[in-house]
Amino acid sequence: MKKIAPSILSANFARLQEEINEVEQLGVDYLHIDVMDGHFVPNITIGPLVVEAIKPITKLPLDVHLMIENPDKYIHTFVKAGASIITVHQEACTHLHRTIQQIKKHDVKAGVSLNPATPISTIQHILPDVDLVLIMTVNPGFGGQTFIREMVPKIEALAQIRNDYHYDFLIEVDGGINEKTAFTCAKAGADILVAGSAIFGQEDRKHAIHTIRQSIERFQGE
Ligand SMILES: O=C(CO)[C@H](O)[C@H](O)COP(=O)(O)O
Ligand SMILES: [Co+2]
Repeated sequence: MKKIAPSILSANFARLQEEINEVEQLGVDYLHIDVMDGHFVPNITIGPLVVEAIKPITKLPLDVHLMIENPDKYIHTFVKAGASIITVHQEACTHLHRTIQQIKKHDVKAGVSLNPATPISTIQHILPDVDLVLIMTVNPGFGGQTFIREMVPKIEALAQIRNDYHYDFLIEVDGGINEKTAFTCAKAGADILVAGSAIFGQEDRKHAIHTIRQSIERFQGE
């Protein structure tokens, strides 16, 4: 089953509760939360206090995407704040295996993310340990960027490895996802489609979610 994860990065932060309630009622699957520290990426966004505030107002699993240096230092804080999935960047972790184990010690799913320039081979040896691999389809840091087409064979290659080795991690894609690129990524093997500007950036969220859902549903069940 392919899943949709709206990124609140493009939501109206002054009315975050209404924004979240709206997409939840429209039947999305996760809430994607982009945490940026101004060091690993140039932008500064959301911290654990916001995650903690969101937790009681939604039943959606909170998919926390940590674009921060030293993520180990903050795992416990984001677990306490209510994260359901914690994804760290390979590029931000000197001891990635240890970081993944640290996340898994808590009752949350562990994800690892790759920047567009980072090859899959860098996470080859931790693939049996992760619940999710997030392929960045833009350079992380900002919403509303253009999908990098060269990431499609990367998604295909990862899906092939998962198949060959019978791994069970989910493949998530993030950046520049709209109804067209969602279709391409779903076809390439992605399970979770993150969309910020294509959902929260649109006035008609019902239509936005419906068109993305329609474009990926032909791959449902595969
Ligand atoms: O991680 C991210 C950026 O680093 C965001 O999740 C992503 O960019 C979503 O925004 P959009 O769908 O507008 O590209
Ligand atoms: Co993200």
